[in-house]
Amino acid sequence: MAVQLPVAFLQRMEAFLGDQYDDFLVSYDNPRYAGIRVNTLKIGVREFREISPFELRPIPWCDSGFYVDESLRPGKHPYYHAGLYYIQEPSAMAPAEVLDIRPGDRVLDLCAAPGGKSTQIAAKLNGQGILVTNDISAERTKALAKNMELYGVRNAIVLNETPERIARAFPGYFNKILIDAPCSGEGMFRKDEDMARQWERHSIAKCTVMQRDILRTAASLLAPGGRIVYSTCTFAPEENEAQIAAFLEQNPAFELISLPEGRGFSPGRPDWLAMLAEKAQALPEEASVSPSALEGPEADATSRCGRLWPHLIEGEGHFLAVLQHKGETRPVSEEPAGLSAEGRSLGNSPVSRQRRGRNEPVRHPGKKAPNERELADSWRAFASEHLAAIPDGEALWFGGHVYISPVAKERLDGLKTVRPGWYVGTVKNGRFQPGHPLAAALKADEALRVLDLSLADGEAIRYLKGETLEIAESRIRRPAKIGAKGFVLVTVDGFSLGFGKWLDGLLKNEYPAGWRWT
Ligand SMILES: C[S@@+](CC[C@H](N)C(=O)[O-])C[C@H]1O[C@@H](n2cnc3c(N)ncnc32)[C@H](O)[C@@H]1O
Repeated sequence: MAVQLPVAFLQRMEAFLGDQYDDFLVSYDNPRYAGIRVNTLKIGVREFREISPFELRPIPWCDSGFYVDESLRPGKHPYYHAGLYYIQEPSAMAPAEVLDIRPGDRVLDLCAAPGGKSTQIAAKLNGQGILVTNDISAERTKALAKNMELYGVRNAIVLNETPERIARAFPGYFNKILIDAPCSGEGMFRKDEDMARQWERHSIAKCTVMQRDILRTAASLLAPGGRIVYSTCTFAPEENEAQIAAFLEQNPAFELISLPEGRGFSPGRPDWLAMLAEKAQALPEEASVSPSALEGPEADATSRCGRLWPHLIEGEGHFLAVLQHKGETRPVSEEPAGLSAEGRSLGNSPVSRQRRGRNEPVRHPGKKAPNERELADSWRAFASEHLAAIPDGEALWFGGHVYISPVAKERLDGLKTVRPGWYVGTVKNGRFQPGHPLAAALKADEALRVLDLSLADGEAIRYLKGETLEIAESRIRRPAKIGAKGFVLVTVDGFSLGFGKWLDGLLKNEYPAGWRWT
């Protein structure tokens, strides 16, 4: 066996799996599966299949997901830099699928970094509604923010908060919540040997307490009639069915929804809860899973949860539960509690100055924020000179940058906000300087000046490496009467890569240094 599995883990699995154990064990001799998921914010699934550089085989539980040959290095292709697909472990594509996202939803991804499932949710929202994507790890939110930008997401807010603090700012606000919970990671041992080595450290007991707290808080963030999907990448029933049974016992307003058939999901294992109940102290007291939750009707209901097994499907181990609130849905107010119309306006109103979060003044204490008018004027002037239309949404000044946010700024006061919305640029000396995320989210027909590079002659890769390119004026596609000089949206086969600044036959490269092709 290629992976060194912890002995205590194997003993547990043998006891739980019985006669399926041998097949389970053999799956560790098989190679792991690699997947990509088409980013439908940028390209349709059918369209991508027509231009895909890789052979694609559908993943049964995700319509935009495909198995690919990992040795073809999908991360090393200009289409990856254009955000056309996300590289994702196939089983990890399941939770966002069963959350049943509709454009216009208000979605919270509580444990989101590095953002695989958030990019999937954003694609399903298709630019409508709100995605609040959060992770407790400041370091990991950097990758989360970058992924939101690479995949051209316009309606997401990135937070670095505890669930409890988000619940104070957004009580009962969301109609869809994903909890991709921190867990002991048993399902990922084949993909990531480090997880196997760290199994004891991420002890099951410790994880159950975190999971219990996150689930509890999520219930207070959900609007009546909303849905929570709870997922883990572990087999341990203490972290899976037991959490769900305890949650249902304490929250009778929720019910478990069965997973769709024919997509590879195996049922949850209430019988394993009975096995836990037999063992004294199977769960730590702090996890507050009562013995009755392991044996009552809530335990029986966990057969409606889903499991993805490495010996039964092509992917790693995963657990899923769909918790539906039985209440009737009703509209949720966009306005934070107690906020006047004056407070809602952005910029430097006295109300917003007083209410500013701890994040904003700390980040750029020396910078003088332009007033609301200057900000709006410079963004509009840039947009009218460079874009076919001004994108919807109000511009706000935050930490020295201009964003278009899907929520009133005051909603974020006091929260550690990594990105309050779509970063469109900054204002320096009264002039607007566009940001890379603006370019990444634009479609070619939204920019007035476009330079299309092709894969064939290597120009796209030279651009991605940060080189200055010699470009004849005639190659800058633009409406008649508009000069070529200025910011140009650079595309590969029509899909945006970033900005360049064209002047006198040269394209100055604006592709961010940290993102370059190496
Ligand atoms: C399984 S990973 C998430 C993977 C992510 N959903 C994706 O698809 O890319 C779990 C994440 O939970 C975060 N986390 C741990 N405890 C948390 C808490 N109390 N609140 C929010 N996030 C937490 C971890 O930092 C980690 O990034």
